[in-house]
Amino acid sequence: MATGPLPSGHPIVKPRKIGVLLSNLGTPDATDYWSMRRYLAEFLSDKRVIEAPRALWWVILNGIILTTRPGRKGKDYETIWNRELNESPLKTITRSQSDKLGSAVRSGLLGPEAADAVAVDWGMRYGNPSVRSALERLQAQGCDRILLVPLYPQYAAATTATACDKVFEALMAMRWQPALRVAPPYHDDPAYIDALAVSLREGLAALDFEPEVVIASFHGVPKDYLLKGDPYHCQCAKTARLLREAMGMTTDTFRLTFQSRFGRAEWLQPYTDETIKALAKRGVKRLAVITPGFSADCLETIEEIGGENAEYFHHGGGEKFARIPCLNDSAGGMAVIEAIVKRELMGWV
Ligand SMILES: C=CC1=C(C)c2cc3[nH]c(cc4nc(cc5[nH]c(cc1n2)c(C)c5CCC(=O)O)C(CCC(=O)O)=C4C)c(C)c3C=C
Ligand SMILES: [Fe+2]
Ligand SMILES: [Fe+2]
Repeated sequence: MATGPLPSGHPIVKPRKIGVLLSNLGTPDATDYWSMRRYLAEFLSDKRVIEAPRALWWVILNGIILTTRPGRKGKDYETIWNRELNESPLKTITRSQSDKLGSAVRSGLLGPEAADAVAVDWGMRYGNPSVRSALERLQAQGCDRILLVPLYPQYAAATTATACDKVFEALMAMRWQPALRVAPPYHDDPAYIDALAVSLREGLAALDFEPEVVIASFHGVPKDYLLKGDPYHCQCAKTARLLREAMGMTTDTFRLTFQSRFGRAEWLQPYTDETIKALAKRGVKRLAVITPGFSADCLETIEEIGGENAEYFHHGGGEKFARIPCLNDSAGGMAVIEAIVKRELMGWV
C-alpha cells in the first residue's frame, strides 16, 4: 500500500513470487561443426571442468580438440537427435521436467496458496536456454526468491559448483538480486534411491532375459579431483551401495563403474568400458546397465552406453545387453524432483 504519492517514473513493483530454477549441464544447439565447436569451447574452457594450467590447456583445446572433436561428436549427436523438436534429448527431457513440475505446483503440490505464487523455469549451464535467461524470466514475473535445483544427484565441482557459479555470475549484473537457495545433492535421498530401485526392478522385469550382472555406471572425473577433496566419488559409491542394498544384490552381481573418460590422465576407476569388455571375456552373456548419476538421458547414456558399450559387449561374446533409461520425466523421476522442491522450499512456502 502506497503511503503517499510515488516519485514520478517509479517502476511498477509486481506481487512477490518464488521461482524454482531447474538447471542441467547443457547441450549443443545443433549437430553441425560450428554449433558443436561453440558448445565444446564453452564447456571445455570452464576451469571447474578442466583444471589444467590455462596457457597449456588453451593450446591443446584450440590446437587439437576443437579441430577434431566437433565433427566426430556431432556425428554421435546425430544418432540420438530429437528430429521432431530439432534438439538433443537432454533439452527435451529437461524442458518436460520443468513443465511437469510447473503443472504439479499449479495443481497444489505446495499447497493451494503456492499454486499461483511459485513459478518454475529451466536453464542450462552451457548453451541454451541459458540460466541467465531463465532468471530474467522469473524476475519479470516478480520472483524475489529463487530456489536453484542443479539436476545432479551427486555433487561435483565440475557440475554442481559450476552451475552455481553461472547463476551467481548472472546475479552480479542485477540491481535487485533475488534471495537464492541452492538444493543440496540428493545422492542418498530415500525418494531418489526408491525411484531408482523401482525403475531398475521394472526395467529388468520387462526384459526377455535375466542379467547375470547389473552395472551402475556414473560419469567419471579425473582421479586427481577426488584426491583434491571433491566428494563426487564417495557420493556415487553411496548411491550405488544404497541401490544395491535396495535390490538385494551382491557386489559380484551389481557393479559400480565410471564412464566417459576424456584425455590421458587417470580418471575414477573401474572404467565402464573396460569392465564390460572384461565381463564379456569372462563369459558373462547377459548384462544390464543403469546410469543413476544422470537425471536425464543424453549422449553419455543413449549413445555411449546403449551404442558404444553395447557393441563392446557383443563384440566380446556377450549375447544380451540392456540399458535401463534414466529417471527422466517419468512419474518416479518427477516424484524425486517434487520431493526435493517441497523440502527445500520449506519456510518460503
Ligand atoms: C573433460 C572433462 C569432463 C568432465 C570432468 C565431465 C564431468 C561430468 N559431466 C557430466 C555430465 C554430462 N557430460 C556430458 C557430455 C560431455 N562431458 C564432457 C567432458 C567432461 N565431463 C564432454 C566433452 C561432453 C560432450 C560430449 C563429448 O564431447 O564427449 C553430458 C551430455 C550432454 C548432452 O548434450 O547430451 C552430460 C549429462 C557429469 C555428471 C560430470 C561429473 C560429475
Ligand atoms: Fe561430461
Ligand atoms: Fe570415495
